[in-house]
Amino acid sequence: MLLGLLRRGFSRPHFYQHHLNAQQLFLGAALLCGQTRNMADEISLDEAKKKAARTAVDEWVTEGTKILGIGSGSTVVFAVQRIAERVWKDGELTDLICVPSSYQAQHLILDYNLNLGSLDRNPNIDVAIDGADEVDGRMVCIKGGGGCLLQEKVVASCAKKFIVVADYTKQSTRLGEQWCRGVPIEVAPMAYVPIKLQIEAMFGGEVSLRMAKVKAGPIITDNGNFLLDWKFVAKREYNWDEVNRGITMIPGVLETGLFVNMAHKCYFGMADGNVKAQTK
Ligand SMILES: O=C(CO)[C@H](O)[C@H](O)COP(=O)(O)O
Repeated sequence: MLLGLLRRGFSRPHFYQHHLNAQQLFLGAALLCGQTRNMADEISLDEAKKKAARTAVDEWVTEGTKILGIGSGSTVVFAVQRIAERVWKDGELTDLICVPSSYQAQHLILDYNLNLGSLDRNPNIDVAIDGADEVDGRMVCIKGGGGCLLQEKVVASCAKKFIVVADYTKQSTRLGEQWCRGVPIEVAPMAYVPIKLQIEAMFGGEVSLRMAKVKAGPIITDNGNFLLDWKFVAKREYNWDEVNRGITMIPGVLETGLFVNMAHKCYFGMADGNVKAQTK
């Protein structure tokens, strides 16, 4: 059953865009991590994402918010749904312009009939809302599990406030506690082998090229690049700011999924139905 769910969940061409079933994603992640959870946890995961996303939207998107950055992933879908509800049901936020951080985000904005902006026209973003794969105690985030980290980081960097929404499985004290698939890194295709070797030599661990599920060969990002996943040494003390800078300096690296000193506030939907907010 797990394999069937996984196959259905990940083989859709734009599975995020089609409001992916979070349960499928979670089961996939659990399977990859070699973890299992009981059905009660699995069922509450979607609800947890929804609560976090709606809370963040209601606290951060006001009539004073003119330009909003829209992140990628399954949790962000709930944020966009809440924004659309406020626009189309409550008649609020009618002038709000949404700047996407991926193909998925762009089509989410279009699907919900929101005003689509771009960094060309709207480079000064008031608030950006995005998901994360893991957030540590210092609010360093790993992002890019869905492969959209480059545009996500650019959009987040243009925002006055970067707000993260996630379910409780993303919260940890140190990176690697929850997210076992490593730090995603977007690279120029011709440079992926030397980049892999350099990262392993500089910081240890193991770097792999992310392969596509239904296409032969590697995943190609929205920007036409390859993705590496760096499984760092879980027990090693890393200075993530230095690591991020070090990796970014390697020629051919476009961006890393390490978001250091970027998140202003994180909202975690908890298993008990509450939303926990984290600031630095
Ligand atoms: O960085 C991302 C995509 O590249 C996502 O924000 C991250 O993977 C979290 O996704 P989800 O909300 O589905 O858990």
